[in-house]
Amino acid sequence: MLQEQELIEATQDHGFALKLMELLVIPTFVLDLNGKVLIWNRACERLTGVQAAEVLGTDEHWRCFYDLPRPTLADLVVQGRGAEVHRLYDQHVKRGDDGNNSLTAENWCDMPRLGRRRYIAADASPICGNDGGIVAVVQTLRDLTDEKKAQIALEQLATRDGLTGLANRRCFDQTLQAEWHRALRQQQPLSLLMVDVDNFKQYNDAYGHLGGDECLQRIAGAVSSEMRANDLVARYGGEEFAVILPNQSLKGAAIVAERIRCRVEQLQLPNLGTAKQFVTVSIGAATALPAVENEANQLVLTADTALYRAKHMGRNRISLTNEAQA
Ligand SMILES: Nc1nc2c(ncn2[C@@H]2O[C@H](COP(=O)(O)OP(=O)(O)OP(=O)(O)O)[C@@H](O)[C@H]2O)c(=O)[nH]1
Repeated sequence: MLQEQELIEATQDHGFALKLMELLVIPTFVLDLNGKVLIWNRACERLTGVQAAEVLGTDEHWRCFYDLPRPTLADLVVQGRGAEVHRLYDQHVKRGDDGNNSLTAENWCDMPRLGRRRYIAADASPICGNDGGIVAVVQTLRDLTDEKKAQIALEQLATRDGLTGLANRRCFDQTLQAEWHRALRQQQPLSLLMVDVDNFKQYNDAYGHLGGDECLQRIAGAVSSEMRANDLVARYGGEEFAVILPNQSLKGAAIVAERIRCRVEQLQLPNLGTAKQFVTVSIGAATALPAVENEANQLVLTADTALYRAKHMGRNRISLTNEAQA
Protein backbone atom coordinates (compact mmCIF):
# COMPACT_ATOMS: atom_id res chain seq x y z
CA MET A 1 0.00 0.00 0.00
CA LEU A 2 1.14 3.54 -0.65
CA GLN A 3 2.29 5.28 2.47
CA GLU A 4 0.31 8.50 3.03
CA GLN A 5 3.42 10.64 3.19
CA GLU A 6 4.77 9.17 -0.02
CA LEU A 7 1.46 9.83 -1.77
CA ILE A 8 1.51 13.44 -0.65
CA GLU A 9 5.08 13.81 -1.90
CA ALA A 10 4.17 12.17 -5.18
CA THR A 11 1.27 14.49 -5.89
CA GLN A 12 3.52 17.51 -5.30
CA ASP A 13 5.99 16.18 -7.82
CA HIS A 14 5.93 16.93 -11.57
CA GLY A 15 6.52 13.28 -12.32
CA PHE A 16 3.41 12.24 -10.43
CA ALA A 17 2.54 9.41 -12.79
CA LEU A 18 6.08 8.05 -12.77
CA LYS A 19 6.33 8.23 -9.01
CA LEU A 20 2.96 6.53 -8.67
CA MET A 21 4.09 3.73 -10.94
CA GLU A 22 7.17 3.19 -8.81
CA LEU A 23 5.05 2.85 -5.71
CA LEU A 24 2.39 0.60 -7.25
CA VAL A 25 1.92 -2.72 -5.48
CA ILE A 26 1.77 -4.40 -8.91
CA PRO A 27 5.22 -5.32 -10.25
CA THR A 28 5.76 -2.93 -13.16
CA PHE A 29 8.57 -1.85 -15.46
CA VAL A 30 8.67 0.60 -18.35
CA LEU A 31 10.89 0.51 -21.46
CA ASP A 32 11.73 3.44 -23.72
CA LEU A 33 11.65 3.06 -27.49
CA ASN A 34 15.26 1.83 -27.48
CA GLY A 35 14.23 -1.00 -25.18
CA LYS A 36 16.05 0.55 -22.20
CA VAL A 37 14.53 0.44 -18.72
CA LEU A 38 12.96 3.74 -17.64
CA ILE A 39 11.13 2.52 -14.54
CA TRP A 40 11.59 -0.59 -12.40
CA ASN A 41 9.24 -0.29 -9.47
CA ARG A 42 9.66 -1.61 -5.95
CA ALA A 43 7.20 -4.44 -6.44
CA CYS A 44 9.24 -5.49 -9.47
CA GLU A 45 12.36 -5.45 -7.29
CA ARG A 46 10.60 -7.73 -4.81
CA LEU A 47 9.34 -10.09 -7.53
CA THR A 48 12.69 -10.46 -9.31
CA GLY A 49 15.16 -9.84 -6.48
CA VAL A 50 16.86 -7.27 -8.73
CA GLN A 51 17.23 -3.66 -7.59
CA ALA A 52 16.21 -0.82 -9.90
CA ALA A 53 19.73 0.61 -9.81
CA GLU A 54 21.02 -2.55 -11.50
CA VAL A 55 18.78 -2.35 -14.56
CA LEU A 56 17.75 1.29 -15.04
CA GLY A 57 19.08 2.68 -18.34
CA THR A 58 20.08 -0.80 -19.60
CA ASP A 59 18.44 -3.33 -21.90
CA GLU A 60 19.51 -6.18 -19.63
CA HIS A 61 16.15 -6.58 -17.91
CA TRP A 62 15.58 -9.98 -19.59
CA ARG A 63 18.29 -11.34 -17.27
CA CYS A 64 15.97 -10.74 -14.32
CA PHE A 65 13.56 -13.31 -15.79
CA TYR A 66 15.53 -15.74 -17.94
CA ASP A 67 18.81 -17.67 -17.97
CA LEU A 68 19.17 -17.31 -21.74
CA PRO A 69 18.59 -14.18 -23.84
CA ARG A 70 15.02 -13.70 -25.03
CA PRO A 71 12.71 -10.71 -25.36
CA THR A 72 10.23 -9.83 -22.65
CA LEU A 73 6.67 -9.06 -23.64
CA ALA A 74 7.44 -5.33 -23.50
CA ASP A 75 10.37 -5.84 -25.90
CA LEU A 76 8.01 -7.47 -28.40
CA VAL A 77 5.73 -4.41 -28.25
CA VAL A 78 8.68 -1.97 -28.54
CA GLN A 79 10.07 -3.88 -31.52
CA GLY A 80 6.68 -4.40 -33.19
CA ARG A 81 7.16 -8.18 -32.94
CA GLY A 82 3.77 -8.97 -31.38
CA ALA A 83 3.16 -11.77 -33.88
CA GLU A 84 5.97 -13.76 -32.22
CA VAL A 85 4.15 -14.00 -28.91
CA HIS A 86 2.65 -17.38 -29.86
CA ARG A 87 6.09 -18.84 -30.54
CA LEU A 88 7.77 -17.44 -27.43
CA TYR A 89 5.14 -18.02 -24.76
CA ASP A 90 3.10 -20.95 -23.43
CA GLN A 91 -0.34 -21.62 -24.85
CA HIS A 92 -2.01 -19.19 -22.46
CA VAL A 93 -1.54 -16.34 -24.86
CA LYS A 94 -3.75 -13.78 -26.46
CA ARG A 95 -3.09 -10.60 -28.33
CA GLY A 96 -4.73 -7.47 -27.03
CA ASP A 97 -7.93 -6.89 -28.96
CA ASP A 98 -8.07 -3.17 -28.22
CA GLY A 99 -6.16 -2.37 -31.41
CA ASN A 100 -3.21 -0.76 -29.61
CA ASN A 101 -0.70 -3.61 -29.94
CA SER A 102 -0.87 -4.60 -26.31
CA LEU A 103 0.04 -8.20 -25.44
CA THR A 104 -0.99 -10.61 -22.69
CA ALA A 105 0.89 -13.83 -21.98
CA GLU A 106 1.89 -16.31 -19.28
CA ASN A 107 4.95 -18.50 -18.94
CA TRP A 108 7.45 -20.07 -16.57
CA CYS A 109 10.37 -17.72 -15.87
CA ASP A 110 13.77 -18.90 -14.57
CA MET A 111 14.11 -15.92 -12.16
CA PRO A 112 17.91 -16.39 -11.92
CA ARG A 113 18.38 -14.04 -8.95
CA LEU A 114 15.73 -15.84 -6.87
CA GLY A 115 17.03 -19.25 -7.88
CA ARG A 116 13.54 -20.70 -8.36
CA ARG A 117 11.14 -20.68 -11.28
CA ARG A 118 8.00 -18.60 -11.06
CA TYR A 119 4.94 -18.71 -13.32
CA ILE A 120 4.37 -15.13 -14.41
CA ALA A 121 1.41 -13.53 -16.16
CA ALA A 122 2.35 -10.35 -17.98
CA ASP A 123 0.59 -7.52 -19.78
CA ALA A 124 2.53 -5.13 -22.00
CA SER A 125 0.91 -1.96 -23.34
CA PRO A 126 2.21 1.01 -25.25
CA ILE A 127 2.09 4.46 -23.62
CA CYS A 128 1.11 7.00 -26.25
CA GLY A 129 2.01 10.70 -26.39
CA ASN A 130 -0.37 13.54 -27.22
CA ASP A 131 0.14 12.96 -30.93
CA GLY A 132 -0.90 9.30 -30.54
CA GLY A 133 2.61 7.96 -31.17
CA ILE A 134 4.15 5.39 -28.82
CA VAL A 135 6.61 6.94 -26.36
CA ALA A 136 7.21 3.97 -24.06
CA VAL A 137 5.89 0.52 -23.16
CA VAL A 138 4.69 -0.50 -19.71
CA GLN A 139 4.73 -4.12 -18.54
CA THR A 140 2.86 -5.30 -15.45
CA LEU A 141 3.44 -8.72 -13.92
CA ARG A 142 1.52 -11.12 -11.69
CA ASP A 143 3.09 -14.07 -9.92
CA LEU A 144 0.69 -16.98 -10.55
CA THR A 145 3.06 -19.74 -9.40
CA ASP A 146 0.83 -21.03 -6.59
CA GLU A 147 -2.25 -21.08 -8.81
CA LYS A 148 -0.34 -22.82 -11.59
CA LYS A 149 1.05 -25.46 -9.24
CA ALA A 150 -2.42 -26.10 -7.85
CA GLN A 151 -3.77 -26.45 -11.39
CA ILE A 152 -1.01 -28.90 -12.35
CA ALA A 153 -1.64 -30.94 -9.18
CA LEU A 154 -5.36 -31.09 -9.95
CA GLU A 155 -4.70 -32.14 -13.53
CA GLN A 156 -2.35 -34.85 -12.23
CA LEU A 157 -5.04 -36.08 -9.85
CA ALA A 158 -7.59 -36.17 -12.64
CA THR A 159 -5.45 -38.06 -15.13
CA ARG A 160 -2.97 -40.19 -13.12
CA ASP A 161 -3.34 -43.50 -11.35
CA GLY A 162 -2.39 -43.03 -7.71
CA LEU A 163 -0.53 -46.32 -7.27
CA THR A 164 1.60 -46.50 -10.42
CA GLY A 165 1.73 -42.87 -11.61
CA LEU A 166 0.60 -44.05 -15.05
CA ALA A 167 -2.29 -42.50 -16.95
CA ASN A 168 -5.57 -43.58 -15.36
CA ARG A 169 -8.55 -45.20 -17.07
CA ARG A 170 -10.22 -41.87 -17.74
CA CYS A 171 -7.11 -40.51 -19.43
CA PHE A 172 -6.83 -43.75 -21.43
CA ASP A 173 -10.43 -43.44 -22.68
CA GLN A 174 -9.92 -39.82 -23.74
CA THR A 175 -6.57 -40.49 -25.39
CA LEU A 176 -7.89 -43.52 -27.26
CA GLN A 177 -10.76 -41.44 -28.69
CA ALA A 178 -8.39 -38.63 -29.68
CA GLU A 179 -5.88 -41.00 -31.29
CA TRP A 180 -8.67 -42.87 -33.06
CA HIS A 181 -9.88 -39.66 -34.68
CA ARG A 182 -6.36 -38.60 -35.54
CA ALA A 183 -5.64 -41.97 -37.16
CA LEU A 184 -8.94 -41.68 -39.07
CA ARG A 185 -8.00 -38.22 -40.38
CA GLN A 186 -4.47 -39.22 -41.29
CA GLN A 187 -5.41 -42.71 -42.49
CA GLN A 188 -2.83 -44.33 -40.23
CA PRO A 189 -3.05 -47.60 -38.28
CA LEU A 190 -3.65 -47.52 -34.53
CA SER A 191 -2.46 -50.36 -32.32
CA LEU A 192 -3.42 -51.34 -28.81
CA LEU A 193 -1.88 -53.74 -26.30
CA MET A 194 -3.71 -55.13 -23.30
CA VAL A 195 -1.19 -56.35 -20.72
CA ASP A 196 -2.37 -58.53 -17.83
CA VAL A 197 -0.29 -59.89 -14.94
CA ASP A 198 -0.38 -63.68 -14.78
CA ASN A 199 -1.57 -65.47 -11.63
CA PHE A 200 -1.68 -62.25 -9.70
CA LYS A 201 -4.23 -63.54 -7.25
CA GLN A 202 -1.63 -66.11 -6.22
CA TYR A 203 0.98 -63.36 -5.88
CA ASN A 204 -1.31 -61.38 -3.59
CA ASP A 205 -2.07 -64.47 -1.55
CA ALA A 206 1.64 -65.21 -1.13
CA TYR A 207 3.06 -61.71 -0.61
CA GLY A 208 0.10 -59.76 0.71
CA HIS A 209 -1.74 -56.86 -0.84
CA LEU A 210 1.08 -54.39 -0.18
CA GLY A 211 3.55 -56.75 -1.83
CA GLY A 212 1.12 -56.94 -4.73
CA ASP A 213 0.99 -53.16 -4.97
CA GLU A 214 4.78 -52.97 -5.14
CA CYS A 215 4.79 -55.61 -7.85
CA LEU A 216 2.32 -53.56 -9.91
CA GLN A 217 4.59 -50.51 -9.55
CA ARG A 218 7.61 -52.49 -10.80
CA ILE A 219 5.63 -53.79 -13.77
CA ALA A 220 4.35 -50.28 -14.55
CA GLY A 221 7.98 -49.09 -14.67
CA ALA A 222 8.98 -51.98 -16.93
CA VAL A 223 6.12 -51.34 -19.39
CA SER A 224 6.80 -47.57 -19.44
CA SER A 225 10.46 -48.12 -20.20
CA GLU A 226 9.51 -49.54 -23.61
CA MET A 227 7.40 -46.56 -24.66
CA ARG A 228 8.16 -43.93 -27.32
CA ALA A 229 7.18 -40.29 -26.93
CA ASN A 230 3.74 -40.58 -28.60
CA ASP A 231 2.74 -43.87 -26.96
CA LEU A 232 0.52 -43.94 -23.90
CA VAL A 233 0.61 -46.54 -21.15
CA ALA A 234 -2.27 -46.57 -18.72
CA ARG A 235 -3.49 -48.63 -15.81
CA TYR A 236 -6.65 -50.03 -17.33
CA GLY A 237 -7.84 -51.48 -14.03
CA GLY A 238 -6.64 -53.88 -11.30
CA GLU A 239 -3.66 -55.80 -12.64
CA GLU A 240 -4.30 -54.87 -16.28
CA PHE A 241 -2.44 -52.23 -18.29
CA ALA A 242 -3.25 -50.80 -21.72
CA VAL A 243 -0.80 -49.37 -24.21
CA ILE A 244 -1.84 -47.12 -27.12
CA LEU A 245 0.60 -47.18 -30.03
CA PRO A 246 -0.28 -44.47 -32.60
CA ASN A 247 0.74 -45.07 -36.22
CA GLN A 248 1.95 -48.57 -35.42
CA SER A 249 1.31 -51.67 -37.57
CA LEU A 250 0.40 -55.04 -36.04
CA LYS A 251 3.95 -56.20 -36.77
CA GLY A 252 5.40 -53.21 -34.89
CA ALA A 253 2.93 -53.71 -32.04
CA ALA A 254 4.02 -57.36 -31.77
CA ILE A 255 7.65 -56.27 -31.41
CA VAL A 256 6.75 -53.81 -28.61
CA ALA A 257 4.57 -56.45 -26.91
CA GLU A 258 7.36 -59.02 -26.95
CA ARG A 259 9.83 -56.48 -25.56
CA ILE A 260 7.41 -55.71 -22.69
CA ARG A 261 6.89 -59.41 -21.99
CA CYS A 262 10.66 -59.99 -21.83
CA ARG A 263 11.26 -56.89 -19.72
CA VAL A 264 8.77 -58.06 -17.06
CA GLU A 265 10.21 -61.57 -17.09
CA GLN A 266 13.70 -60.12 -16.59
CA LEU A 267 12.53 -58.36 -13.43
CA GLN A 268 12.60 -61.87 -11.93
CA LEU A 269 10.01 -61.02 -9.31
CA PRO A 270 9.46 -64.39 -7.59
CA ASN A 271 5.95 -65.85 -7.82
CA LEU A 272 6.51 -69.27 -6.34
CA GLY A 273 4.07 -71.99 -7.22
CA THR A 274 3.53 -70.73 -10.77
CA ALA A 275 4.94 -72.55 -13.78
CA LYS A 276 7.61 -69.94 -14.44
CA GLN A 277 8.39 -69.22 -10.74
CA PHE A 278 8.56 -65.53 -11.70
CA VAL A 279 5.97 -62.84 -12.34
CA THR A 280 5.02 -62.79 -16.01
CA VAL A 281 2.49 -61.01 -18.20
CA SER A 282 0.24 -62.05 -21.05
CA ILE A 283 -0.38 -59.53 -23.82
CA GLY A 284 -3.09 -59.17 -26.44
CA ALA A 285 -2.29 -56.93 -29.40
CA ALA A 286 -4.70 -55.53 -31.98
CA THR A 287 -4.42 -53.05 -34.84
CA ALA A 288 -7.08 -51.15 -36.73
CA LEU A 289 -7.17 -48.76 -39.63
CA PRO A 290 -9.96 -46.53 -38.30
CA ALA A 291 -12.97 -45.97 -40.55
CA VAL A 292 -16.11 -43.92 -39.96
CA GLU A 293 -18.24 -47.06 -39.65
CA ASN A 294 -16.31 -48.59 -36.73
CA GLU A 295 -15.39 -47.38 -33.24
CA ALA A 296 -12.41 -47.28 -30.92
CA ASN A 297 -14.18 -49.60 -28.48
CA GLN A 298 -13.99 -52.36 -31.07
CA LEU A 299 -10.20 -52.13 -30.91
CA VAL A 300 -10.33 -52.65 -27.12
CA LEU A 301 -12.59 -55.68 -27.53
CA THR A 302 -10.30 -57.14 -30.16
CA ALA A 303 -7.17 -56.66 -28.04
CA ASP A 304 -9.02 -58.16 -25.06
CA THR A 305 -9.95 -61.21 -27.13
CA ALA A 306 -6.29 -61.63 -28.09
CA LEU A 307 -5.31 -61.34 -24.41
CA TYR A 308 -7.82 -64.00 -23.47
CA ARG A 309 -6.27 -66.27 -26.09
CA ALA A 310 -2.76 -65.62 -24.71
CA LYS A 311 -3.99 -66.66 -21.25
CA HIS A 312 -5.74 -69.69 -22.68
CA MET A 313 -2.58 -70.78 -24.50
CA GLY A 314 -0.61 -70.91 -21.25
CA ARG A 315 0.22 -67.30 -20.21
CA ASN A 316 3.58 -65.47 -20.46
CA ARG A 317 3.03 -64.92 -24.18
CA ILE A 318 1.68 -62.49 -26.68
CA SER A 319 -1.23 -63.03 -29.03
CA LEU A 320 -2.09 -60.92 -32.08
CA THR A 321 -5.35 -60.11 -33.79
CA ASN A 322 -5.86 -57.89 -36.75
CA GLU A 323 -9.18 -56.15 -36.23
CA ALA A 324 -10.29 -56.98 -39.73
CA GLN A 325 -10.05 -60.69 -38.91
CA ALA A 326 -11.77 -60.42 -35.54
N1 LIG B 1 -2.22 -55.78 -4.65
C1 LIG B 1 -3.16 -55.47 -5.51
N2 LIG B 1 -3.89 -56.43 -6.08
C2 LIG B 1 -4.82 -56.09 -6.98
C3 LIG B 1 -5.04 -54.76 -7.36
N3 LIG B 1 -6.03 -54.76 -8.29
C4 LIG B 1 -6.42 -56.03 -8.49
N4 LIG B 1 -5.68 -56.86 -7.71
C5 LIG B 1 -5.75 -58.32 -7.57
O1 LIG B 1 -5.43 -58.93 -8.78
C6 LIG B 1 -5.96 -60.27 -8.72
C7 LIG B 1 -6.47 -60.64 -10.07
O2 LIG B 1 -6.87 -61.99 -10.01
P1 LIG B 1 -7.55 -62.75 -11.21
O3 LIG B 1 -8.48 -61.84 -11.96
O4 LIG B 1 -8.14 -64.00 -10.66
O5 LIG B 1 -6.40 -63.04 -12.21
P2 LIG B 1 -5.01 -63.78 -12.01
O6 LIG B 1 -4.86 -64.43 -10.69
O7 LIG B 1 -3.94 -62.77 -12.36
O8 LIG B 1 -5.07 -64.88 -13.10
P3 LIG B 1 -4.84 -64.76 -14.66
O9 LIG B 1 -5.10 -63.34 -15.07
O10 LIG B 1 -5.82 -65.70 -15.28
O11 LIG B 1 -3.44 -65.14 -14.94
C8 LIG B 1 -7.03 -60.26 -7.65
O12 LIG B 1 -6.58 -61.03 -6.55
C9 LIG B 1 -7.15 -58.81 -7.25
O13 LIG B 1 -7.44 -58.65 -5.87
C10 LIG B 1 -4.26 -53.74 -6.72
O14 LIG B 1 -4.39 -52.56 -6.99
N5 LIG B 1 -3.31 -54.14 -5.83
